[in-house]
Amino acid sequence: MTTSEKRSFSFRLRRSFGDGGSTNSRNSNNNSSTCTNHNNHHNQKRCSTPLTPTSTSTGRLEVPGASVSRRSSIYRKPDKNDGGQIHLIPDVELPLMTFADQYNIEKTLAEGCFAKILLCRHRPTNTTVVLKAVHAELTTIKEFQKEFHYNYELSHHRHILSAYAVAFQTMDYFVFAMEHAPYGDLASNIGPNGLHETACKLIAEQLSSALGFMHSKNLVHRDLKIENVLVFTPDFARVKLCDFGATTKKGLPVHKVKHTWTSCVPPEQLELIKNERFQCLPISDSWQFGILLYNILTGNPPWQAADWGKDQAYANFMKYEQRKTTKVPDNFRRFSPRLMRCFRKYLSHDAEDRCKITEVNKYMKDRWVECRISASKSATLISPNQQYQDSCIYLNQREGRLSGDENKLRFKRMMSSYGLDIPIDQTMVRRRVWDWLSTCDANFDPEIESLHALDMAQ
Ligand SMILES: Nc1ncnc2c1ncn2[C@@H]1O[C@H](COP(=O)(O)OP(=O)(O)OP(=O)(O)O)[C@@H](O)[C@H]1O
Repeated sequence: MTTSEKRSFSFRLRRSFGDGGSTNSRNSNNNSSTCTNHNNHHNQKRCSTPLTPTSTSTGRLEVPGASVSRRSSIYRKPDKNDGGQIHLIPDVELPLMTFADQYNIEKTLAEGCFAKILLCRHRPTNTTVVLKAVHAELTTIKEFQKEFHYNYELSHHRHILSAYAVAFQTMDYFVFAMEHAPYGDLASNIGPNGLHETACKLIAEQLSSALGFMHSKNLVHRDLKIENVLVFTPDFARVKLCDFGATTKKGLPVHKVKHTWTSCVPPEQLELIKNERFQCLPISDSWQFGILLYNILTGNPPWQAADWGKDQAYANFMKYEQRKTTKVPDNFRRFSPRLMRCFRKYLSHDAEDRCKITEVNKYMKDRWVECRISASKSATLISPNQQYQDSCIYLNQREGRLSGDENKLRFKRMMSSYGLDIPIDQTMVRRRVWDWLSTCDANFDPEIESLHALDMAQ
C-alpha cells in the first residue's frame, strides 16, 4: 500500500506489538445478499440455539470441520445458480453477556473503527480464542450474522480461518469467536522487499485454493488484501484467509467495499460514481489476487490506483497488458515471462478477460523472479537451498569461483596490460559497487547476506 494510503488510515488503526493488522474497514453495503429462511431445518436448529461457548453438546468450543458431517450444507452440491444452503443466513439469537462472564482478555491484537480483535482465554474450556468484536452501533445485526455465518460455514476449508460456533452480544459489540493465528497477518510478515519466491508460491497456492472453494459456492470474498491473510507457520506453509465482512453471493448488486486500499480496487469499480451499484462477480477476487501476488513478491502494490489517466505505473502496465507495447513496465522487470503471462491474466483491465482464481496453479513449476537482488528477512526464514536463487547470490557465486586473491591478481594484470598499474582504493571500489547495486534496483536490501560476503571478499 502506498504511503499516502497508509497515512490516511493511520488515525484509526492501532496494532499491538506487530501482531495485528488493520481493522480499518467494514463493508456496510451488501446486505442484499442476506437471506433468511425460517422454514429451513438447519436454520431453525441454529436459530433456536444461542451460540454461546457453553452451548455445544460436548461442552467444548467447536469448529465445524471436526464436528459437522460432510453431508452438512456446505458439502452439498450447489444448485446451478446457487451455492446451496450456504446462502441461507439464519437469524442467530445472540445472548447478551459481558466479556468478563467467560473470557479473560489477554491482548488487543488489532483495533479499528469497526471492530476489535481480542486475544482471549475462554475460562470454562481453558481455550485460547480470538474474539472479533464488531461495534454494534456501526453495523447491523444482519451484517454481523452474515459475516459470522459465512466464516463459520467456510471454516471447513483448510485455508480459511476457523470460526467457532460461538456468537454473543455485549452492550456495545456483536462478537464471534475464531482460532488464533500466532504469526498475525501477511502485512506484518512482509519485509520492504517482499518475500522469497518459494514463500510466495506457497501462499498463492493456499489462497487460490481457499478462494476457489468460495467461488465454487458462488461466494465472492471482495476484500482480499495482505491484512486479510493470517499466518500460522513462519515458513508460510500454513496461511488462512479471513474477514468475510464483505463476502457476497455472486451476481447480487453491491456497492464498492468501503475503506479498502485503492490499489486493491479493480479498474471497473474505480470508474463507478458514488453509490452506484454493480454486479458482484468472482473476477474482482481475481484482480485482488493479482495485486496481492505482486505485493508479496515485492513488498508494495504495483500502483496506487488502477486509473490509467492518473497513475503512470498503471498506464504503463495497461499498455503492456493490452499488447500496445512489448516493453515490460519497469516495476515488473524482475519477473519471468511466464509470471508476466500470469499477471496479464489476473490484472487484465477488461474484467471479462480476467482468469479464474485458480489459474496461478499452472505456473507453480515455473521460475517467477529473474533478476531479483533482494530478499526480505522473512524470506530468509525459508532459507532456500537452490542455487542462483537471485542475481545477487548468483553474482556472488560467480565471484566465488575464483578466490579473492586470484581475482585481485587478474584485475591487476588486466590493468597493467592497459598501462594502468595504480594501487586500488578498496573503500572506493566498495562504495562504487554499493552505489551501482542500489541504482540497479530501488528495492536493494543492504542487509542481504551474500552482499556482505562480497564485501568481505574484497
Ligand atoms: N484470528 C486471528 N488471529 C490473529 N490475528 C487476527 C485474527 N483475526 C484478525 N486478526 C488481525 O486483525 C486484523 C483485522 O481483522 P479483520 O480483517 O477480521 O477485521 P476488520 O475490522 O473486518 O478489518 P478490515 O475490514 O479492515 O479488513 C487482521 O488484519 C489481523 O491482523
